[in-house]
Amino acid sequence: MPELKENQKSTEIVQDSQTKELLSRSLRYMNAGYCIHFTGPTGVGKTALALALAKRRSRPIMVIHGNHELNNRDLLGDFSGFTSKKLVDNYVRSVYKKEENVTETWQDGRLLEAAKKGYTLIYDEFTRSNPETNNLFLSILEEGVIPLYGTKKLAPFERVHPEFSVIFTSNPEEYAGVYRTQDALLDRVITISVDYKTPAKEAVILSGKLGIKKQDAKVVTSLLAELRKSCPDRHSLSLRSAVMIAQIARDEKIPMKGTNEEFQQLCLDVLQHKLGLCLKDTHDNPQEEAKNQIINVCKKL
Ligand SMILES: Nc1ncnc2c1ncn2[C@@H]1O[C@H](COP(=O)(O)OP(=O)(O)OP(=O)(O)O)[C@@H](O)[C@H]1O
Repeated sequence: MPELKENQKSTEIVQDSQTKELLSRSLRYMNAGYCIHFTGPTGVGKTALALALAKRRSRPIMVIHGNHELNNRDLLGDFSGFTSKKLVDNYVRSVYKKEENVTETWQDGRLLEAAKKGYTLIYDEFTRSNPETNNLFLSILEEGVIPLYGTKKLAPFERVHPEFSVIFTSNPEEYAGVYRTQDALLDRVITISVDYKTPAKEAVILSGKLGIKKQDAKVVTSLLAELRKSCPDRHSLSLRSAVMIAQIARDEKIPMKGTNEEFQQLCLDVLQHKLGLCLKDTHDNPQEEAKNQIINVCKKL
C-alpha cells in the first residue's frame, strides 16, 4: 500500500507559482470555450500541465498520442465486423420459414467518442500526426461538427457536445518526426509557450515530486541549467533527466553533492551521451568534452 501512495504522489503536478498561474489562465480560456495548445521543448512539463488542466474541468478525460500512422479510422471509428441474426420458424410442420439478417457493427473512434460525450481530450504531441489527419479538428473547432464523410456512415456529420474541449501539446517544428502545424489550426486555438524554468523553480518541482530536500534538488537542476548553456540543442537536457538523476540518487542513497564520485558517475551516465550529441558539431571528441564539462560543473556546484 505505501508504494501505491508514492506512485500516486509522483504523478501529481507540483504547482509552483508560475505553474499555478498558467493553469488558472488556461482554465479561464477553456471555460470561455477555447482550446489550449501547450508548445515547447521536450520534458518541460507540457503533458503534466495538460493532465492537471484537464482534471480541473471535472469531465472524463481521453488521451491520444500523435503518430504519423494515426488516421481517420482511429479517430472517427470503423465497422469492426458483422452481427448476424438467424430466425428459423418451423412451428407448423409443413411450413419452414427462415429469416437471416446481417448488419455491420460500428465502433466509435476515440475522437468521435470524446466529442459526442463531451470529454476533455488531450491530444499529446499532435504535430507527430499527418496534417491531413489533423484537418478533422478544423471543422470540430470552427463549426462544432465532426465530419463523417468517407466512413460509410449514413449521417454526414455528428454534432460536438458543448462540453467537449481539446488540450493540444506539441514540440517545436525543428524536432525530428514533427510536421509543420497548419496555420488554420493554430488560428483556432490559444497557443501558450512553455519553456525551461529557472533552477530554483525546477528545484521546487523536483523536491515536491520526489519528496527530497530543496537544496538537494537545486544541485541537480543547477547542473542541468549550467550544461544547457553549452548545448544549443537544449531539449536533450530536460527536466526528465533531472527527475532521473534525483530519483536514482534518492532511492540508492547517493548523496546529491557535486564532489561525490558516485553522484558524478550517475550524472555522467544520465547526461554524457545526450550532451555529447549536442556538442558533435563543435568538438572533435564530443563525448570526452561532454564528460569533462559534466565533471567540471559538478565540482563547482
Ligand atoms: N509541475 C510539475 N510537477 C510535477 N512533475 C512535473 C512538473 N513539470 C514536469 N514534471 C515532470 O517532468 C517530466 C517531464 O514532463 P512532461 O512529460 O509533462 O514533459 P513534456 O513537456 O510533455 O515532454 P515531451 O515533449 O517529451 O512529451 C515528467 O516526469 C513530469 O512528471
